[in-house]
Amino acid sequence: MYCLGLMSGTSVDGIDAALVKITGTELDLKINFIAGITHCYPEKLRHQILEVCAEQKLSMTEFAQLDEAIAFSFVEAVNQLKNNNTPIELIGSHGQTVFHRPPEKDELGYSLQLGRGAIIANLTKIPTVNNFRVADMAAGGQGAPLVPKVDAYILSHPNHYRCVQNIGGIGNVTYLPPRQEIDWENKVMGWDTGPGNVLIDLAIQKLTNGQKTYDKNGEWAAKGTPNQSLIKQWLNQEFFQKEPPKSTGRELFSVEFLEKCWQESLAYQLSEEDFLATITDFTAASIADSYGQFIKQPINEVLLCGGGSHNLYLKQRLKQHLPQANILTTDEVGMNADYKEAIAFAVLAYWRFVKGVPGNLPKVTGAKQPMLLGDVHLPL
Ligand SMILES: Nc1ncnc2c1ncn2[C@@H]1O[C@H](COP(=O)(O)OP(=O)(O)OP(=O)(O)O)[C@@H](O)[C@H]1O
Ligand SMILES: CC(=O)N[C@H]1[C@@H]2OC[C@@H](O2)[C@@H](O)[C@@H]1O[C@H](C)C(=O)O
Repeated sequence: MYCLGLMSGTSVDGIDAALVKITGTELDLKINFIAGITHCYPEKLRHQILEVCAEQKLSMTEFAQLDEAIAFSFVEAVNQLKNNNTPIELIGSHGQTVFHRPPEKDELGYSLQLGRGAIIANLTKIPTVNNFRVADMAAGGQGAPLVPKVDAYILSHPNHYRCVQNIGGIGNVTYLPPRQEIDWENKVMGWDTGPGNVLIDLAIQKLTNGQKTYDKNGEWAAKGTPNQSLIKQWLNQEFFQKEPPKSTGRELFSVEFLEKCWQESLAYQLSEEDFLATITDFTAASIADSYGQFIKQPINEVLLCGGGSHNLYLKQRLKQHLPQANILTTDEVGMNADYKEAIAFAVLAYWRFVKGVPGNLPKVTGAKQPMLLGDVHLPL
């Protein structure tokens, strides 16, 4: 079946759209990548989304307009890929996260993704599944990460211990024991590791007065030296000690978080490149530190994906923190690293709409049970 996955993540850099052919179900799941594009949000809309993520208040009228504007942008992303000769039979649309509150003790979590599925289905004339996180959260789960079950069936190895590390705005990992291990599916783990590119991007914007949005290939940070005392201090944050299930977002790793890091760095009189190197190495250390805390096996391979996999300095620091592991990108094992998360939402939609298979892993999200994920919208 030809399915299109749509994802816009916590970097808010644009909508990733990936067209794939999917066959099989779980152990026999097969994905053929056909085409992918990134559709940038209009600058005004991107700015508005970032403000709302930073808790800017909206009237209900403004909220409705924002929800619709995001849906229309998602439709434009579909149209950009539609020119391809392949017929698109199903869309899985993650939407745009604007708020994420993980569950606390007896309180359910709440996560909000904008970009109405019904509009996407009607304007594209293609059945669309969206709103993937709510069912898991209603069952007591974090609603994230949801990609680990897809990773398990497309990236597990017969005899290697693997971590699949997505470095988007936020970072998240899927730990995959080898398939030959007894009961391997039940041993899959996953959680949000903390900042991905979010603090690096915020630091670049601060240092360039908004002229630049990211550190291309990590070139600027690579000129500096990370300050290990600051990194140790920042790793004391409660989120990093918390055992999985755990998820996070721009609510915690925010402009205020970056500003606190900046203020604390002043005592060390760091140069701009040293500050960037410190923020980048902190990101790498938070990933490696969480493996050390929660994974008992030595990891053979770390497979990177998401925009941060292009940050060569971040990759180099990760290698430094995980000397025993081979650090690769998912491209190197045949899975497109830029579009993997969008592809995963195509698979989640396919499991929901075609196969009637749950998409969450309760051990990962903390939900009481496996759930069918997503709302189905049929076109008029
Ligand atoms: N060449 C590059 N060098 C350094 N960083 C890069 C490069 N290309 C992309 N990035 C980083 O990747 C980010 C976008 O990553 P991605 O598209 O995976 O994020 P996302 O969709 O928001 O992810 P998620 O939903 O997983 O949070 C950019 O904001 C930028 O920081
Ligand atoms: C609430 C939300 O949008 N979470 C995203 C975000 O981006 C990375 C990390 O935080 C992950 O938990 C999740 O996305 C991935 C695709 C997931 O659900 O697996």
